[in-house]
Amino acid sequence: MPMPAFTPCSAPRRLLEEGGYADAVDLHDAAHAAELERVLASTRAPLALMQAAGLAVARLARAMTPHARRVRVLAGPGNNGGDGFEAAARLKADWPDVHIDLAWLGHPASQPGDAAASRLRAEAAGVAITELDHPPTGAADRLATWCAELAQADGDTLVIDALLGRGLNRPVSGDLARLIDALNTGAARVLSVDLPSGLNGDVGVWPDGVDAPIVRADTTLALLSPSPGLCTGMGRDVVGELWWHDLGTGSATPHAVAAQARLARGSALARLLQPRPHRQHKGSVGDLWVIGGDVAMQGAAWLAARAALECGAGRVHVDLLDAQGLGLDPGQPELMVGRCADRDELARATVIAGCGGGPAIAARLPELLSTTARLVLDADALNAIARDTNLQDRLRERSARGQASVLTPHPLEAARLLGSDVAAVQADRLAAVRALATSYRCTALLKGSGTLVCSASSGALPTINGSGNAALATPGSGDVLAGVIGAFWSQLAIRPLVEEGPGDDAATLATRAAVDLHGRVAQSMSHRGAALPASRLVSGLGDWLRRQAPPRSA
Ligand SMILES: NC(=O)C1=CN([C@@H]2O[C@H](COP(=O)(O)OP(=O)(O)OC[C@H]3O[C@@H](n4cnc5c(N)ncnc54)[C@H](OP(=O)(O)O)[C@@H]3O)[C@@H](O)[C@H]2O)[C@@H](O)CC1
Ligand SMILES: [K+]
Repeated sequence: MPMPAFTPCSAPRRLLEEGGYADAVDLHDAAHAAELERVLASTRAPLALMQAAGLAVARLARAMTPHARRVRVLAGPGNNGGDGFEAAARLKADWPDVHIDLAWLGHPASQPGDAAASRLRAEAAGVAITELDHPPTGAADRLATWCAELAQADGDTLVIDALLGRGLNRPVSGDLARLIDALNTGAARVLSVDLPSGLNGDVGVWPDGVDAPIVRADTTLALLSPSPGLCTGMGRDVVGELWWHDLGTGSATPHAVAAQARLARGSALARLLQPRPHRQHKGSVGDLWVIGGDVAMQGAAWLAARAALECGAGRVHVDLLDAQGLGLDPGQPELMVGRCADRDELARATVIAGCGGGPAIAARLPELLSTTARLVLDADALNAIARDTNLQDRLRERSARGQASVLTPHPLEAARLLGSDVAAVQADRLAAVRALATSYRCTALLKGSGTLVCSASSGALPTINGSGNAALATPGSGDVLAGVIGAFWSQLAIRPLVEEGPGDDAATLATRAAVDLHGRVAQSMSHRGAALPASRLVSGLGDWLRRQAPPRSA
């Protein structure tokens, strides 16, 4: 497998920012980040990385709250705490007019060497350190005082959360839980170091599924390489503004440590937004069929078809499964309605199957799976496949014939396809999307906070979508997404873009771009994530696309 590139940065970068088009960023889980750290530390002076981390945290703290009167650092038992000691020492030296103190929840006997050295540096710099764990005498009172003060803190206080980072290995409880609860109760601004303490950075949920406290940060500064869990699962709800600093490792960072995921930041969408050729006509972007809309569920098919039309598909046809269905969408007369019975036409077209498909879609799947070159499987098509091993085999056989498939499940549909349950899927979304892509030999998308896209052909390295908000948590929004995927894929099939690397096959590129667009439009129409009816999202898509100038960097 080719090694993924590591994009360097010597100043912090804001991730998950609205708008803009940038390259994806590699994400490493705790085990691989530790490996990266080992490789880098072997070529550097002792403490160099921790000091760089402390400096980066201190600088962001000052930028975040230039008028703060008080900075309080919460340092934990390990190296995350070490970053906190370094930041405190740096702030004490550089920010003399601000009151800085630190509470340490750790024990000298078990503190790692780097962190212990940083603690001594903070002491030498004159940082007031309160030990909450050691010595035991009076520790409970000291903890109670800090908790009470944190719970009452106002916005003039900045708290640097350096309690736990990637070393979290069990749910938070006891004294740590009390500190985090107090912090979350108060009104202090919070800057989390590397991760909001209590969040499992590998998967973005609680460790062991136990509902334990997690710091709710205003800003999180990811260090060295961001964790996947910052961007999916619960991550998006606790990180606040997400920043990343590579600690100056830049181009020296070896490509020896493979990433576990990538955070998409617009490069796929940028490639779809290039100006359309002047000579374009409706036939030059292919035919698209939406097959779905069973009894009482026609709306889903219409939504997908309308979205496809708004996103530049050529001729859009709707094959309604409800025999009594309307022969026309009166709000969108451009759509053509009819039964697609011609195998050659199906083979040439891009087909979206399953939106509002009900039980009737199952009977259509054998032909679609054997005939179509480009097939987006959504909703009830996925449920039908999950129920039928024969359909599963037919789906797997497609890739050997050069027929590409995109699966678009939400977590429940994914669980059915994987023979598991929603809790298991959500407990490790990255593993679930990888399993879908590899098991069904397709491009798989897993909906939810931090939607994931993964392709069997790209070495099963998932990308996490950076755009979107809770406005998309409405009925029909998935049908709209299926329509956008189909429209982009149809255009790529006719006017292919040069493949630049793994994951650049047309199905995956179209899917990544579609998820990104879907999210950006929701953000532009509903800043706080207030619910957005899917039909309004459809018109927003076209409005957004027509307003865009071609992106400057792709
Ligand atoms: N070294 C370097 O050069 C660099 C390091 N960096 C920084 O290091 C961080 C990783 O450091 P780390 O591996 O020491 O892990 P960390 O998150 O501090 O926690 C480990 C400690 O927590 C404890 N513990 C775990 N779970 C717990 C729980 N639920 N409740 C209570 N305790 C719990 C665990 O205890 P134990 O399991 O042994 O009882 C252990 O003592 C990384 O996130 C980044 O900030 C970067 O700046 C880059 C340069
Ligand atoms: K932290």
